[in-house]
Amino acid sequence: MKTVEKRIRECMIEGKKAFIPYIMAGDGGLETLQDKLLFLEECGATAIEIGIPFSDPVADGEVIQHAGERALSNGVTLRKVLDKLEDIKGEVSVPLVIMTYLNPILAIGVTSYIEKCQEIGIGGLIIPDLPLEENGLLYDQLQGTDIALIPLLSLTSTHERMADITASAEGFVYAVTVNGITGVQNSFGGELAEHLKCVKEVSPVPVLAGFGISTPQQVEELGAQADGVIVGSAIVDAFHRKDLESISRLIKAGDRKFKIIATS
Ligand SMILES: O=P(O)(O)OC[C@@H](O)[C@@H](O)c1c[nH]c2ccccc12
Repeated sequence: MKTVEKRIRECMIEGKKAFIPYIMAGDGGLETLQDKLLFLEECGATAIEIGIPFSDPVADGEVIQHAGERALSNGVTLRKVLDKLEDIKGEVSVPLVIMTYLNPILAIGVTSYIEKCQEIGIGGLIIPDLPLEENGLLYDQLQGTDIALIPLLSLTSTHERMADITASAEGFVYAVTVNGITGVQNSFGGELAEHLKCVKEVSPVPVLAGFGISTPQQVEELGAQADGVIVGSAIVDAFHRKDLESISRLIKAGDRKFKIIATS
């Protein structure tokens, strides 16, 4: 079992929900990356998703797009983020997951990307524009490493597709909670609870819900329906506003233990 999955399962055993915050690497300057990672680790993040800025971020909503533009205007690239992570790898102990579109990986070359991730000790990869049918591009080379290839699963996936995607999933399954792009959401569709229940039933790895989760209440609500949550826009926005208090509050909302109801 890869480390990311192990960490999530440790949370589950303690009766807690996993919480994975997303940050945009290089927003506010790459020199802030280490402090952000250490802060999130201290708040109790189970793992941290690090986004790489990209010029055509098709799944990103406004908040993340703007963060990406700020990072790009700081000259941040995938290679620079990897070099930075290499420098600070001894400082952070929470597993790191890199989320990037495929193009920057192809520009570096799949093999050297994976080698570099291994040197850094990266725990997982999320590649939103890599369909299941193409994941052989990385999947075989990742076997025997501690890097999990984490798939996204959309709300519209058929049962059959759900089974195929979860069967080869590593680390966890990223269950996307909305039909749309990242960003704050006021409420979720009525079919979501049933969908997450189905995914959990078929998935051999933990299921984390992400997209549109931005308040402690939503962390609890969605956390109750999955094994944990991923929060992006709300964290990116709070870092931008330097509102560390609300980040800590969000992460701690995932900490709530199940109430054990005694049955007679
Ligand atoms: O921002 P939200 O709605 O909280 O969603 C998480 C999301 O930002 C993060 O996981 C992410 C950012 N960009 C993505 C692209 C695809 C999938 C996931 C992502």
